[in-house]
Amino acid sequence: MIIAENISKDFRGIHAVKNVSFEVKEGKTLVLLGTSGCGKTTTLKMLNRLIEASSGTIHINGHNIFDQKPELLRRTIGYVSQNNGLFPHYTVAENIAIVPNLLRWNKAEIHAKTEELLDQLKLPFEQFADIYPSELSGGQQQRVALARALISDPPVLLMDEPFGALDPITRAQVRAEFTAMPFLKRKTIVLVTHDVQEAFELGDAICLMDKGEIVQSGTAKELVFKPKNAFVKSFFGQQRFFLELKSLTFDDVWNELETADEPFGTKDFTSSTSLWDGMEKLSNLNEKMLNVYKSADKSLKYFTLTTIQTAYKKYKERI
Ligand SMILES: Nc1ncnc2c1ncn2[C@@H]1O[C@H](COP(=O)(O)OP(=O)(O)OP(=O)(O)O)[C@@H](O)[C@H]1O
Repeated sequence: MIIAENISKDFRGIHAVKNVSFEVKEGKTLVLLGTSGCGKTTTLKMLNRLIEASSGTIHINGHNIFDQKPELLRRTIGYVSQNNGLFPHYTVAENIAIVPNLLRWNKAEIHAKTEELLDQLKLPFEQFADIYPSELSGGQQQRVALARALISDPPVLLMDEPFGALDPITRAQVRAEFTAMPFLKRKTIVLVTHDVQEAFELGDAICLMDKGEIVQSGTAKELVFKPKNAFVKSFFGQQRFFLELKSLTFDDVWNELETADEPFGTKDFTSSTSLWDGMEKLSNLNEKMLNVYKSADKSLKYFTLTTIQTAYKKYKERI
């Protein structure tokens, strides 16, 4: 668990971060979202003391980070930097082994863990272990940076625009691989991005920042349906309709959906799915109507484009 209280950073009189507070529960992902220069990276780097806070307190898993030596603290926190930070003169395997070597793991252990991670990230060990970062594509470099951050199995992972340098297709692909990695589900993650869709997909909670301050924090649904002020509203502006449908699940509109008499078509649709994904499924399958099962009690309803539209409208009237 991470608790940051009133952290600030001044750079020679410039208030880059002002009184920022947040909490990230174990196993959850917090996204720091905002436009360029709003203080996201500075906030992130204060958590592993790559930047020293000017004031405020930070506790990670019950320990005050200012009581620990920065270099020892950093060994317990995985970090993926904005431009992947791989050493160009180290091979892929050597880059990944940096922290295990500092921790004095034996060679066999490092080899086994590197092989396992590279395989999970779709970079077969035999093919990739002995080549240099310059021989990899951007997406492959980012996967290696992820493997390097994860090898010592740190409970906390900090990620600064981890998919930022990738084209949209590779970005979606690497992001999907990232969310599918089973042991990432146990990690407490703080992720920086300026990409709203990425924030909505990955964040259990989102802190929207502007000019060094958190303007609003909450779930994606809270931010998009209950914006605190005009800035938050306009930040989601043009994508609002998509983001609303993406953040609402069938659970949220369950009472507004019609009950089906008997199963129709595919049966694997659960109510924790977003309305947007439901609409996509309808159009991809070229169906007019699909079942949706409530995750809790397996009760059955159905939806069509029209019933989704009606449920969405009723939800907006209700809240
Ligand atoms: N080392 C530094 N010295 C002086 N000012 C700095 C330094 N690092 C950051 N700043 C300033 O602090 C502010 C916040 O920068 P920061 O990098 O945290 O923003 P960001 O939201 O991460 O931006 P980006 O998305 O472009 O990376 C900016 O005004 C920046 O110019």
